[in-house]
Amino acid sequence: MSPHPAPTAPRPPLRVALAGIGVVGGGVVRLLEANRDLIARRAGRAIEIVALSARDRHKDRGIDLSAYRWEDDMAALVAADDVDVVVEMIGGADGPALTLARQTLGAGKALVTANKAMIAHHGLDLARLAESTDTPLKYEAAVAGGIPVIKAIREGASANEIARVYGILNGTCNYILTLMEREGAGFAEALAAAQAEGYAEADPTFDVDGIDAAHKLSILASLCFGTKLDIGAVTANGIRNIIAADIREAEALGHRVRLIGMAERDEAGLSQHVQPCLVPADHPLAYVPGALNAVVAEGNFVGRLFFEGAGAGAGPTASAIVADIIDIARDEYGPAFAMPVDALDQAPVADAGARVGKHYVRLIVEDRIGVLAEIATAMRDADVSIESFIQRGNGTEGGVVIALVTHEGPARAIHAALAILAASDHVIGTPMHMPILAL
Ligand SMILES: NC(=O)c1ccc[n+]([C@@H]2O[C@H](COP(=O)([O-])OP(=O)(O)OC[C@H]3O[C@@H](n4cnc5c(N)ncnc54)[C@H](O)[C@@H]3O)[C@@H](O)[C@H]2O)c1
Ligand SMILES: N[C@@H](CCO)C(=O)O
Ligand code: NA
Repeated sequence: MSPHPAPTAPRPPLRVALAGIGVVGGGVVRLLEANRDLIARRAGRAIEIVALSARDRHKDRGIDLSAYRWEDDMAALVAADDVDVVVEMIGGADGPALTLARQTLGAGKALVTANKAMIAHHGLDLARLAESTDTPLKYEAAVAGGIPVIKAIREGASANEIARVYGILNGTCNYILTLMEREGAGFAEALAAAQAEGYAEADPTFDVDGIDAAHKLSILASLCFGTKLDIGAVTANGIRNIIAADIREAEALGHRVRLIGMAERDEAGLSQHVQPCLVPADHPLAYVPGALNAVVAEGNFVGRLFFEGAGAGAGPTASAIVADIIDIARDEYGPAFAMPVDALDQAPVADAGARVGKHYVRLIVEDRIGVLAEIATAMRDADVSIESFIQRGNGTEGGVVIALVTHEGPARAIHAALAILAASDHVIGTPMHMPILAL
């Protein structure tokens, strides 16, 4: 086929059905209506919404949907002869989203999804199904929202071996951390504000416990390293235990707290971790505020790539979904994970305890004689060397805050020291630790 098809031969419209009309689905309707003509010119054909389906037809969504056919039963979207593409914006790894995805690909229709939980858990099976029916499976909106990072890695960086990918992958957590840092907001208040903006998952524990970022990281890792998706191998720690004192002490140490997902592949195997980290204040990731996301990918020829943009919200997520639809309209698609599923490797999981770095440790302790000696002894017994140490008298929960930074050492030594301290009668609550990013 000519790479420059004659503009005088318009193709029939691409007919799209939308399943799930919430924050993201509403954004897709608005975008397709607002940019209809431009999109048609770019795609080389019109893109038409022909049917919608969601749980509640009569909910007020603030948009006029009366022009579109409504199906109460989602399966009808797949069965309809006038639907070419099904866009899944329901959410959830299993349940109706997965049923719809399987039905769609099984019927040889294109699937676009924003659902990182489903792709992280079932992406390989869905990709196999898409291969068997030679159908597009696209999920740009699932990772880092509006940032076209899937496209950039699948296509723009596809010549490179990538050994490390990391970044800020959850808009809700970044929004909460930024509000805590800039306005002194409390955790619960900041989470409520993120939910009101439409950033959070239906169950926000997925956001704050790092699970949503883990879903996204596992997808990026597969794409970057050519490995089979392995969500079970990702460790996830969220931001629930971060208190105002951590933000303050991080700042005093010249750092900011960010939830970082990082995946690396080397001779030791594949490591995939989501955890709050101290990021040096002059690192580009420290400048990423609010619901923005950022992804860093290091390619062996291109060097360091840095992508930043809105990671959540109706408009940015719709932008990613509609870009996928336009690719389908242009017949531009390939294997979902950049190579056929059978060509992906199975990498061994690297030993997380062996990861070497400096750590920030924060404890709240009773203000009494011998407590500092107890901390120093625990560190010595676990073979952790202390680089700097701060005690603040303005305590929380009836204690004083101790913040310290360790010299470089393996994560397993920090865990051992914290286990000793957690058992102490003089330590209040759970000790907190965060690696210090040094890249
Ligand atoms: N909100 C964001 O910023 C964002 C960004 C990227 C990806 N996503 C993903 O997009 C998807 C949708 O997110 P959202 O924020 O729009 O959620 P939402 O809760 O606002 O909307 C979900 C929609 O799905 C429908 N739905 C839910 N369960 C259903 C069921 N059992 N049967 C039929 N319909 C059902 C609801 O009626 C609603 O219309 C999720 O996979 C989410 O992870 C969201
Ligand atoms: N809840 C997700 C939506 C985007 O995937 C976030 O806050 O990043
Ligand atoms: Na994206």
